[in-house]
Amino acid sequence: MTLPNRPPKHQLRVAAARADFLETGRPAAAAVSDVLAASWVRSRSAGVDADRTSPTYSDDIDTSSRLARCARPVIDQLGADIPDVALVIALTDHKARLVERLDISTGVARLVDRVEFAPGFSYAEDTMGTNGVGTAIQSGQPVSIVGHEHYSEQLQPFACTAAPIIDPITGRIEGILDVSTVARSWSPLLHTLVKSAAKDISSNLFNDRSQAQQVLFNTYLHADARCSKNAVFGFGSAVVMANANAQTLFTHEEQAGIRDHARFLMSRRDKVTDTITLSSGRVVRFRGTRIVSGDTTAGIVVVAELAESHLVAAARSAAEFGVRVVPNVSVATADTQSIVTGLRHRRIGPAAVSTSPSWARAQDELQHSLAAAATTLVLGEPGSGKFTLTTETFHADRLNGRSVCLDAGQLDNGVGIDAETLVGEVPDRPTLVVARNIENLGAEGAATLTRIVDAARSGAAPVTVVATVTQVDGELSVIRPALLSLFRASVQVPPLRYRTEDLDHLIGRLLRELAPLRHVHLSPVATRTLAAYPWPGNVTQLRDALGQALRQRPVGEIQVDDLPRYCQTNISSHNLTPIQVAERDALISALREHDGNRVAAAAHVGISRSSLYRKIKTYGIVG
Ligand SMILES: Nc1ncnc2c1ncn2[C@@H]1O[C@H](COP(=O)(O)OP(=O)(O)OP(=O)(O)O)[C@@H](O)[C@H]1O
Repeated sequence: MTLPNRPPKHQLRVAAARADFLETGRPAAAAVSDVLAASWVRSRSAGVDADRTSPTYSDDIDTSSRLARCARPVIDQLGADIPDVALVIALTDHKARLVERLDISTGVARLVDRVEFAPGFSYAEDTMGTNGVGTAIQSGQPVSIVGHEHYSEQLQPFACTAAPIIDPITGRIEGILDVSTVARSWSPLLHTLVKSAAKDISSNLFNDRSQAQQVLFNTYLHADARCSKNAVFGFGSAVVMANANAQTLFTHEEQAGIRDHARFLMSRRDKVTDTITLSSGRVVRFRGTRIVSGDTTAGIVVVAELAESHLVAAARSAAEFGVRVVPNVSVATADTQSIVTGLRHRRIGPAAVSTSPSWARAQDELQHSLAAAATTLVLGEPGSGKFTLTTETFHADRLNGRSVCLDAGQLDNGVGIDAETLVGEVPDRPTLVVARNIENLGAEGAATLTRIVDAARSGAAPVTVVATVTQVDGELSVIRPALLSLFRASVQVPPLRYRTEDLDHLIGRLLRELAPLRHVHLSPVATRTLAAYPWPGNVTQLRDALGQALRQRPVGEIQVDDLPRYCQTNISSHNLTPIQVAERDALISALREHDGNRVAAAAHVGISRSSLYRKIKTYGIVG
């Protein structure tokens, strides 16, 4: 890739403006941008010596932070995509301290080494003067500081393009992505590239958090379903869940004591079981599952049992407590890659992969609804991507937006959900409240959701409420009529079987998610088999099927035999009894073993050829 220079005349004007500023302390308004002028003024007021700057060093940089974890795949991908460009890529934390540096060019690396642009060193504006990293943090926006625009003399040979990495949930700047090169090699393309890559990392931060939240919800629901007589609590960074038993077995103060102890257990690495005496004198035994995301604990689900209770013994069967690890976030660099390969236009969000017109239509409709702040129902089959479509469409246009996800269980319990606080918490940031699968709402939950919608409508803050509803066999689940009147618009998410053009992308993305950094792909026959299956459980089911296949074959080419047996049929297992499923799977195994030879397969399972033909038809066995 050849990078066009910034015009020499412009550089001359900037050099002259900088010299004037250093002498007079007044930026020449016409020669430099407002952002640059403000940065020069800040550098001067901070007492930075333009002739001599030297970065401070710290030895406590966290290289395994959530930011580093979410940034690494994007940086690696950038490195792989632009191996021939003279630059170095750097990640800093929110204090402008370099966390890591990837050298694409050894020549540029040697040059930046001389100015100690290296892990551990801080490029904060108040010590280094105007520079990509420090100025992006101070101004809160992507910047390119080229040649003479740097305040410091030592940095004049360089061009640094840097963009803040914003956590989409908190809106905080978590760090900076910087690409540095020599001034004469700078191109506006780098500005677009770094901005997009920083957005990819933001999107990974969002995915990382929402995956952790999803694992927390699932673990909580699972524990609640299995421990029907016990109190079950789920605690995450921003959510508190408790089942009905928790409310009846424990007083408010006791619940608060349990919460404090659960938070304590969360901070420990070793213990997930414990016994404590509450302030009321009652003794409670805890068994928990810690939700671990990278190196951090993202939440905990605890079953709390009264030690004197006869329920303790009954609940012992719930043995699978311990740790659940949230999968790594995916590499969300599709947009960035397309910039690298020529700024090709893409209409889809950074993480949801789809090229199908029906998905694009759903996205367009939802974009309109969200723009009009209309309370919207998002309808679709289980696992079709209702939640993904909603959150990604929202965040794609609102980088400082935050989204809050509530499922039916939380809305029913109402724990920690105060409608006014929820919608009024961050008045100046666009907020999306997603109520998932509201067909499962009880009367309490419906009342809570109504309060949230009312609060969103009457409050000054920009809050939009979207609810997802599941369709099964083409039928919409039954929703309380009063709830329907809350909504102004609806959007239909297409089932996976109607957007088979997405299958290849989805398989690729899910494999990268499930087996990050592993060399694994599907054989052409396995791909065709997946394409023929109707996927009643949609993307969630596809993900499970690939997960099962990876357990059979963790690396290399996944064969059709590695896929779950049902993939070779076109009739959903939901319509079959367990015995029929077992029979169908045995027939598929026999057919696979004999390379599709029906005579041999019939002999293998001990039935006549005509019975085999009949059963193949009954079970919709294909291939
Ligand atoms: N277009 C897409 N691209 C990539 N992954 C997707 C896409 N759509 C869905 N997924 C993945 O599929 C899974 C299910 O998606 P999601 O939770 O959004 O579906 P849902 O319809 O809201 O599910 P449910 O019916 O369980 O509420 C998630 O793991 C999600 O990341």
